[in-house]
Amino acid sequence: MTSSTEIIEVKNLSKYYERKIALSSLSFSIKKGELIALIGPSGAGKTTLLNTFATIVKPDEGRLVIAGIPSEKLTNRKTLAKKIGIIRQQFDLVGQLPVIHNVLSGRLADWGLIKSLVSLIIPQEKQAALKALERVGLADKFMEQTSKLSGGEQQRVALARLLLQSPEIILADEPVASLDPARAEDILSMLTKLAQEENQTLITSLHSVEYARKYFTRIIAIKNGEVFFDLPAEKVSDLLLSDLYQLKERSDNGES
Ligand SMILES: Nc1ncnc2c1ncn2[C@@H]1O[C@H](COP(=O)(O)OP(=O)(O)OP(=O)(O)O)[C@@H](O)[C@H]1O
Repeated sequence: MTSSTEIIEVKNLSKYYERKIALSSLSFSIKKGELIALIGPSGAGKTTLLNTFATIVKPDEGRLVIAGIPSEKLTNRKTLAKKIGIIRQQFDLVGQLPVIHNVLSGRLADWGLIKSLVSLIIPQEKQAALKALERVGLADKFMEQTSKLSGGEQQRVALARLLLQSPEIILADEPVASLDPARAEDILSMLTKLAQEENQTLITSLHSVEYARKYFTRIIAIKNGEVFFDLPAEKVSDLLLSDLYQLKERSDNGES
């Protein structure tokens, strides 16, 4: 029986692209409030896995249950927005609009068309948006044109939008790849802190093992579409990581 604290259940999940196996019979479960980093070499299947959680990619085999609902039944936009929020490397913001409108777009799935259109003239739920901006340290920039903000600030706007959406699960595909190390750490520490404060489940793909260890509680390593290891962050050894990325030194007799 599924425990009530399980928010995602993956059972024998597979995805094929023509003859290529992107995900190969994955099975694991994720509890509410876990902070999970997905790591692994390029092409391992991390994005495909996140996209199946986002219901953008349909698995070919197996079972995926999200917040008690089989993923194939998560078709209602409003329900999906309550369950899953997505944060991307490219931020997905409308650059020409003031910051506040981008933050309020976190509520669009919940609002009807009329309220959404009215909000473009008279921002609806402005107080909630300002509060979210305050939490990400951008309260003073709420009327600024979004495209004029720095990359790190734009990612914070995306975090404020996520606060307004308030999903149970946050999926982030390489959310800091385009930021310099200081901004990347800033965003990751904010993202993990907000997720913890809101008791949200966070699943992030990362190329940086260092960030995965520093900010996340559990690391799931994917290789060739399979789970290579699934461990608490503090149990991930350098040896496992060099196996994962095949960083082994050549041995004395020349064999790799
Ligand atoms: N739409 C697609 N059509 C065909 N093959 C695909 C498609 N999407 C992904 N693949 C293949 O599936 C495998 C897994 O890709 P995926 O993007 O999930 O890996 P990844 O771990 O996210 O890689 P990266 O770290 O480089 O982003 C790769 O071999 C990729 O080429």
